[in-house]
Amino acid sequence: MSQLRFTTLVEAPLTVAFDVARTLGRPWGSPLEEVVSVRPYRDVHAVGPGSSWRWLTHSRRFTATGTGTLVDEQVDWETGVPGVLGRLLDRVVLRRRILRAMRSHLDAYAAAAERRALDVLQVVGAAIVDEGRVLVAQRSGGPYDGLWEFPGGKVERGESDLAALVREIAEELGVEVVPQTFVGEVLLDGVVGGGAPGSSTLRVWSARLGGGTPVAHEHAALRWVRADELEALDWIPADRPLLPAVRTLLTRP
Ligand SMILES: Nc1nc2c([nH]c(=O)n2[C@H]2C[C@H](O)[C@@H](COP(=O)(O)OP(=O)(O)OP(=O)(O)O)O2)c(=O)[nH]1
Repeated sequence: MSQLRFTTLVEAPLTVAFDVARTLGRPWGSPLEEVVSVRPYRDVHAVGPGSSWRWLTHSRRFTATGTGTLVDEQVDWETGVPGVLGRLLDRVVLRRRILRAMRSHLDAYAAAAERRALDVLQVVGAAIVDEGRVLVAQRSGGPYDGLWEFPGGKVERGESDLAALVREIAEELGVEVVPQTFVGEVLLDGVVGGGAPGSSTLRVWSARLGGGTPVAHEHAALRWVRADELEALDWIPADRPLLPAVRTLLTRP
């Protein structure tokens, strides 16, 4: 069995990285069949019967980072030609062909995903931490009225995520925050800002207060909560997958 691995950092949210990868397909002569698809985290395709490959599997894993989506790909194959001839064919022809095809495919893919990301509305949130507690905010009005969230909001066109975070917190809480580490990214399954359903994500950073006391200018209430109080809050459902990472922020020494 032979194998090649590829890693690409795409400046796009998880949903865009995944969807554009699906639209572009894969650079193989033979069509592949889907084996697994877990949007927007991973997919696996393999050649079906009747292909010139005896066996080929192409797996992709999409991971959120503070600078975009990391796409890890693995191609495993077998030529079906035994012995020295098979190994030669593999090394001299197939490996090079796969490398060439994947390199130009990945360049085109990264560029297409970055272009598409400009059209998808993003939301950023701050997990503001102080003395082992995180600041949570209760929404006032709209479909999530009364539910708890990380303060933040929509990124404006041309604005960086972190600039949006600092601006939104100043508007909503009247304080300056200093972003620290990337906490995670989750899928927003509804329509956000009139965009396509399921295309936007929420990206959360931890932050510390740069000074002042937060005041709820747009929320119904604010609360500082400890790690053991997080689960019991009535969160916007999309935020729940972030809670283990926030708990880690609050409990690490
Ligand atoms: N800020 C924030 N928004 C969240 C969270 N979870 C979640 O699903 N959302 C959704 C709710 C909204 O559909 C969208 C954010 O919209 P927003 O109304 O807070 O954004 P904004 O301040 O820029 O809004 P606007 O009033 O200026 O239009 O993301 C969260 O933890 N924090």
